[in-house]
Amino acid sequence: MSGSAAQNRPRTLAEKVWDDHVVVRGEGEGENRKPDLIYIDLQLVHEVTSPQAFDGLRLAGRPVRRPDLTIATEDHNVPTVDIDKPIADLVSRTQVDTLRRNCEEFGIRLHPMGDKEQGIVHVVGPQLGLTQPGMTVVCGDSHTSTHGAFGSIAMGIGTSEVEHVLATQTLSLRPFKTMAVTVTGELQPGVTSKDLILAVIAEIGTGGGQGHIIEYRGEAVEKLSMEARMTMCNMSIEAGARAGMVAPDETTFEYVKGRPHAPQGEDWDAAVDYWKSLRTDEDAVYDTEVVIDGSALTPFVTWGTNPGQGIPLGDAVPFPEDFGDDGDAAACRSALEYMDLEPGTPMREVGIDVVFVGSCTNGRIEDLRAVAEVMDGRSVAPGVRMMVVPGSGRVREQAIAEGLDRIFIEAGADWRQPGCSMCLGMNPDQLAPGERCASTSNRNFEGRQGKGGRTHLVSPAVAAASAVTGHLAAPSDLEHIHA
Ligand SMILES: CC(C)[C@@](O)(CC(=O)O)C(=O)O
Ligand code: SF4
Repeated sequence: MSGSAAQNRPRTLAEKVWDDHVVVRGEGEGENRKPDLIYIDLQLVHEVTSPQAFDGLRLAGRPVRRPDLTIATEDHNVPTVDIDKPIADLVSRTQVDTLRRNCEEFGIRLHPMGDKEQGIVHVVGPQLGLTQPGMTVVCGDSHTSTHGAFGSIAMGIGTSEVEHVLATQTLSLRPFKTMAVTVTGELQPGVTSKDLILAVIAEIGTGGGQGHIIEYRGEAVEKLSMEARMTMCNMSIEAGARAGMVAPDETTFEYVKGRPHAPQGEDWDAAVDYWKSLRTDEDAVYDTEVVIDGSALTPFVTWGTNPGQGIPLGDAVPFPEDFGDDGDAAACRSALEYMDLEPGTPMREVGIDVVFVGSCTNGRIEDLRAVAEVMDGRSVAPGVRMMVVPGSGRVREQAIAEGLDRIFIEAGADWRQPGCSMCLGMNPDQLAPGERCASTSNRNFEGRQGKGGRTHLVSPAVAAASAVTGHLAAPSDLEHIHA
């Protein structure tokens, strides 16, 4: 991507959105190009990465430049039970109280625990219609890439950049390269966008997208729902990319229409006219191209301690010697040791202790429906504990309206309040040392879900089937276990 002044040359979607946001173009070309000053349409804020940013404003005596383009929620540190009681953990309570004080002082809209608009920041933005095609969206959180599902440039930023955007509504950024990930064919029944993104990361590696904005294209992508597109874009960061995007289409417009902050009336018509222009030009050139056959994909699971260490559920734990260069072989050996897995073990024979359904990757209503479809009339296997955590108050409300909560509770799962929960060990929902979890989240690093916890990243459907069988499984394995 050059973000070049020559806007009449064929451009990719990312280049078009970028060019529409350049306030001042950096001098020079190519490697010597200085950063552009980019306008930011929306900043999302949560309690973990905002305290220092607000302190910086306070010290400089600066107000927030555009409070109306800023929204905050409590998600990482919040408990998912007893939310009407004071937060027990002192660090978490301090984080949340600090966010509340900062939002009060700087006039930022905050959705606190108990508010139906509260939830994980990357579930709340789209749900409110704040995330729209063609926008630039930032948050002090690497999974901001989620919002690229709408055809926006959505990036995680650091705390000093959070402060810069609060103060100026702009960011100094060097243009990124562009990568096309084209998914041909059609995803087979039982194969979801979570399986697709895990396969993409396994294919290109956790550094494959470094320095790029990925545009996901192809007939398999066009058939995905908005929630499925968000799942895929959410994990672009796990492939090293700064952002992931899908060109906006009728599926996108349908999702945004009528939401609380979506354009209305004539503004809506004008917005859709612009959004329809946000497509890569026929003869535009990407810096990198990857093609994946969507029809060949099967349910995917991770075996290791980074999202790139994944394989089809039907495969077996790899042997370190399967990896060519020593680096990967050593990484495999160390991961297997932490995960306590024997090379050659079929993934379907890996027993689990915990199932976590939730996170900004797979905590939306469509994800809960997929879990309920498998769990309905079935039970969580003896010895397994399952936690289902809605991504927001509205998702929780919708799930209750559809009776999904009853299915989870009757199956023996723990139905919770919204939050990041067991996605990361920053709140009471954690794994005990040595516990093994089938998790719908996006990171399986050592200790991610709690010290000594072992994480297998899976889709909601695989999580549900694993809860019923007590080992990693897909819904197709349940034929003999009748609902
Ligand atoms: C650690 C937490 C704040 C975070 O949300 C940070 C991030 O994604 O950048 C994560 O999921 O790792
Ligand atoms: S759900 Fe997990 S990945 Fe998403 S923002 Fe929260 S902690 Fe980060």
